[in-house]
Amino acid sequence: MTLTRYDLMVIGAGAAGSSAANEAAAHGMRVGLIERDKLGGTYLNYGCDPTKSLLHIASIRHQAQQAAMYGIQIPSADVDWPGIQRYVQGVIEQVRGGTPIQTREKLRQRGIEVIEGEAEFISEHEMGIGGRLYEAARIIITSGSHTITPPIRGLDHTGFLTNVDVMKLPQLPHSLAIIGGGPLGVEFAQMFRRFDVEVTLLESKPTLLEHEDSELVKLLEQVLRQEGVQIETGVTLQQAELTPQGKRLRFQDVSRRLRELDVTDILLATGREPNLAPLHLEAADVRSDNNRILVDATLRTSVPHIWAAGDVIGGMRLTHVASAQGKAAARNALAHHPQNFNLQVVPWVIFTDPPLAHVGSTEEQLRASGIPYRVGRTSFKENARAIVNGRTTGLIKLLIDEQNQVLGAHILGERADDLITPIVLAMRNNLGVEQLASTTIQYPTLSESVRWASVRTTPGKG
Ligand SMILES: Cc1cc2nc3c(=O)[nH]c(=O)nc-3n(C[C@H](O)[C@H](O)[C@H](O)COP(=O)(O)OP(=O)(O)OC[C@H]3O[C@@H](n4cnc5c(N)ncnc54)[C@H](O)[C@@H]3O)c2cc1C
Ligand SMILES: NC(=O)c1ccc[n+]([C@@H]2O[C@H](COP(=O)([O-])OP(=O)(O)OC[C@H]3O[C@@H](n4cnc5c(N)ncnc54)[C@H](O)[C@@H]3O)[C@@H](O)[C@H]2O)c1
Repeated sequence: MTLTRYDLMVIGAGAAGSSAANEAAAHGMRVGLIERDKLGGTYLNYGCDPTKSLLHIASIRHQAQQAAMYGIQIPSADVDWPGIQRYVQGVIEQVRGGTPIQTREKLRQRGIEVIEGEAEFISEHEMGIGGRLYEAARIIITSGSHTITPPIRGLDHTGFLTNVDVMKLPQLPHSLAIIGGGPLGVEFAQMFRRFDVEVTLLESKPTLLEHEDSELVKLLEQVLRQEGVQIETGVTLQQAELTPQGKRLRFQDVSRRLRELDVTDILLATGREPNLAPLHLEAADVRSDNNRILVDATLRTSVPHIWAAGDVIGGMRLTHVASAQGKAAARNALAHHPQNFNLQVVPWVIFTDPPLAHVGSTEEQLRASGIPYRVGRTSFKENARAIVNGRTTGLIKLLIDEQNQVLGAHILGERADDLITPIVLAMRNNLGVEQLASTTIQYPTLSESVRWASVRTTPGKG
């Protein structure tokens, strides 16, 4: 077998792997980037960009259906699923083309060689890929994650969809059971409902989106219910079976009643687990548990020259976190003195309409830790621009400590995904709420709400 040598090899070309490879190449390393599927991994092909495109299209349709309230008559706003899919694929290709690190040719120009195939460790420094042998001085594992299949009797037999299947669905299902009420389940529920699919969202915990501010989750839940999403929390799924028309789920509901749900299809949004199986980590002595590859604070695995980053190490499974970790892992792999990876202020967004954005602690977390706080809050009903736009659903909550620093911010409302940014900046740079409150903001904009929330504060519920 011929042997090809690299200074550094990266396993997986998603957000973490692309940014690791790019960083190492920028330091003059000869880099091999291994990918078994598509460059760009989950976020580009099956995650962020396609789902946000679908949600955007769904919101255009929703606005068209609401247009009469603005005095505009749109008689029909029919869904053309193949047309929608073409748009989404167009977005993926445009983002791929616009990103410097997601085409083979652009990567080659940067000194990164793409190796197509599935990597498997042969030893601590060697990997087999498609019958060829490769050796690297340093290795970074960025193999990402996939959907967890929950242990529900019969589910293997009935079959189910995941986020990957949604991107190539030949037609919309008539009805859909979505299992899992985390970010993915909630986003898909609204999107499919807005394309006329009968959606039931089934969550085992007592609430949807358990990591979010509970007051805002209740508001968002109301929006989803008003749009016709059936929501069942506190359920225990027991069995899945095939019926002549489709699929049947048997579950115990929150009041322990046994129920049946007949649907055309089932979509899993039950969380993610790391892609470990084909890597054969034992051959390199890389330690892992069920949920992640184990790394220290510098992202080094149990083997000194092997590092890991992104979804495969667990924690916050987000694209911006994966990219930052990939870059840090590459820097540390090349450094004499690796630095701890430290992301102190990480915002995230549930991209529903309206979106729900979050940074820092929730009230529940502050109360549990006994940290005193004040709450600055304002409703979008008080904001002139939200009224102009006819989109007043939502609330901003700022959680502030005794030194006037922001401990957390939670926004449900139009453009919450962007409105959170100045607060992230304030938190990252230790700006107090006085600075937010004393800044003159252009009228009429949604941003004024952030200033209002920083002006009017009341003590938090201790
Ligand atoms: C539906 C959905 C929507 C999401 N929306 C958002 C969002 O809006 N915002 C956000 O921040 N995050 C979002 N996420 C999360 C985000 O997509 C992930 O956190 C991010 O893509 C993780 O990047 P990664 O590089 O760690 O892994 P991945 O992107 O999964 O990349 C890993 C790559 O490794 C390859 N691979 C695996 N094993 C091997 C092997 N043995 N050999 C060769 N190649 C291998 C895989 O094919 C894959 O391409 C979403 C996720 C999903 C599923
Ligand atoms: N907008 C975003 O940033 C965004 C969007 C989608 C996904 N993501 C990321 O992708 C990852 C996956 O998202 P997710 O929502 O799938 O995972 P998650 O782990 O956040 O949520 C999964 C949900 O499924 C529920 N669940 C699991 N098994 C169940 C069962 N048998 N019956 C009923 N409910 C069950 C869990 O209780 C949980 O609430 C997350 O880490 C998330 O950060 C991010």
